[in-house]
Amino acid sequence: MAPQLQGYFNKVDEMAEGFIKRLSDAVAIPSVSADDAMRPQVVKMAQFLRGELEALGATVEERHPGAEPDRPHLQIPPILLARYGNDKSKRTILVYGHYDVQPALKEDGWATDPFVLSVDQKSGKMFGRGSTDDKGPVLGWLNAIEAHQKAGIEFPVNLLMCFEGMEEYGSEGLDDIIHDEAKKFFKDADAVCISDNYWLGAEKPCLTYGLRGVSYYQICVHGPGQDLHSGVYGGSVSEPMTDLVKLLGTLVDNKGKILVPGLNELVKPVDEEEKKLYEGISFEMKDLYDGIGSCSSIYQDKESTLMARWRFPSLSIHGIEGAFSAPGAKTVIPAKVIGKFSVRTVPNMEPHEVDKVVLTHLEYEWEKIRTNNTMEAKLLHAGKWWVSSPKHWNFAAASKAVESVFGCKPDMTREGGSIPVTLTFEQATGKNVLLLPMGSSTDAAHSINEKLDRRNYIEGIKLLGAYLHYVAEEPQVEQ
Ligand SMILES: C[C@H](N)C(=O)N[C@@H](Cc1c[nH]cn1)C(=O)O
Ligand SMILES: [Zn+2]
Ligand SMILES: [Zn+2]
Repeated sequence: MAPQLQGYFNKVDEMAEGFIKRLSDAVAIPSVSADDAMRPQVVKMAQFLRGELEALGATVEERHPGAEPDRPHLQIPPILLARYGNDKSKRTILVYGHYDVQPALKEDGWATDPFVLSVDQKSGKMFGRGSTDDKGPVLGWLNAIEAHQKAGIEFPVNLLMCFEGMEEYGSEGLDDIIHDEAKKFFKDADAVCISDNYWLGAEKPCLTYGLRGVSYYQICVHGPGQDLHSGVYGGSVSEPMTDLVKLLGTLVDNKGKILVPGLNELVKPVDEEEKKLYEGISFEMKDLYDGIGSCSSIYQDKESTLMARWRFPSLSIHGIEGAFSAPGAKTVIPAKVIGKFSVRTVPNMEPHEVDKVVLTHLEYEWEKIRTNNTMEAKLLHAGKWWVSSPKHWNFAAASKAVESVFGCKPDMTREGGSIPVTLTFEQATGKNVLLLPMGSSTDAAHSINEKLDRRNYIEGIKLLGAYLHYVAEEPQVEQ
């Protein structure tokens, strides 16, 4: 290992408490993009990030895509475009991350306040919304810059950064900006790196070369002009909730089998060679059980589990807006309910074909219900799946970085989640995109008690910095 890398690692260890304080300041800003009322906090988070970047000597520009199409009363929060270094003799790496987070309420079952970073000194677990998704990794890039400065080690590349505040709400506005900036702000980029997913287990790092896409829908069912007393009106009116539950029940069975005709036919068939690939991946069912906090898996073997997560589509029902959900026994008939579900998509599912079969199915099943209520189904947002080749110097550099920080070769993984802009970056810049996760499978991203382990954060900062050093050394040939 180059001596300067060891100097960098030592400095990261020395500065660890300061880096945790920076994460704690970021988690304290509840930048929930899905919540209208929280929009000023999302903007505050952008300002926080901009301030930190400028204090490190980066130049920062903002892009303002305007109003949200679905919620025109809300302005899309600023997309931050930053540059650190402008040395023509160095490689330029473009990194992306998001500063918005999923919603979180203490009442959802969090053990601690979701917007206070709560560090358990014994286990090293750092609980807080956004700790792993994606504030920890975003700050990882800033921390890497600062540790180089404090160690007096030259930064090995020029770094371009693109940080958005709408990823958890479909990355509204970002695709157009990426295409607009491909030949402008991003023009020097030699490769792209995104740190916004998770290791397959809790011990071994991975590099990720594929993602599922996502098509997210809502079904609105309404009838009565207002909520009704179920004792007075129950049995004499068509109830929207009953219709909605019936319709949602036609989508998927409890073994994960998608019941929408035509959807599974859009999936690229798996060949024998591909099947073998899954046998070689170091993953145990225990990794899954640790991640979900129970043994309630549909499959009992590793291959079927990984294929269900990465290689096949899934359909999940997320919630019902307008449903009675508080404690107690309110005897209400909700007048209007909105069901939310999404389909995780895989090669070769085209989003418009998915929409066609899903919306046709809903109309067909609705007719069969024969009700007096009204139903409207629509797509809320869609992002396409992405699969690339890990045979590129970008991946080779990241693999060396994993070896130097963790002393092992990384797993090569795909990911069941979605980062729709990954494909946009690849297509708009024409450059290789690498996913280099910081967090582990046990981090409970999107769930209650989301956390990032201190080890993953601090070693992750070393990993991001080491990756940039190896990127600078990799030969120019594109493989
Ligand atoms: C993998 C990434 N960290 C993530 O959580 N992505 C989200 C993207 C999304 C799509 N609709 C709303 N958010 C995900 O996979 O759910
Ligand atoms: Zn994320
Ligand atoms: Zn997320």
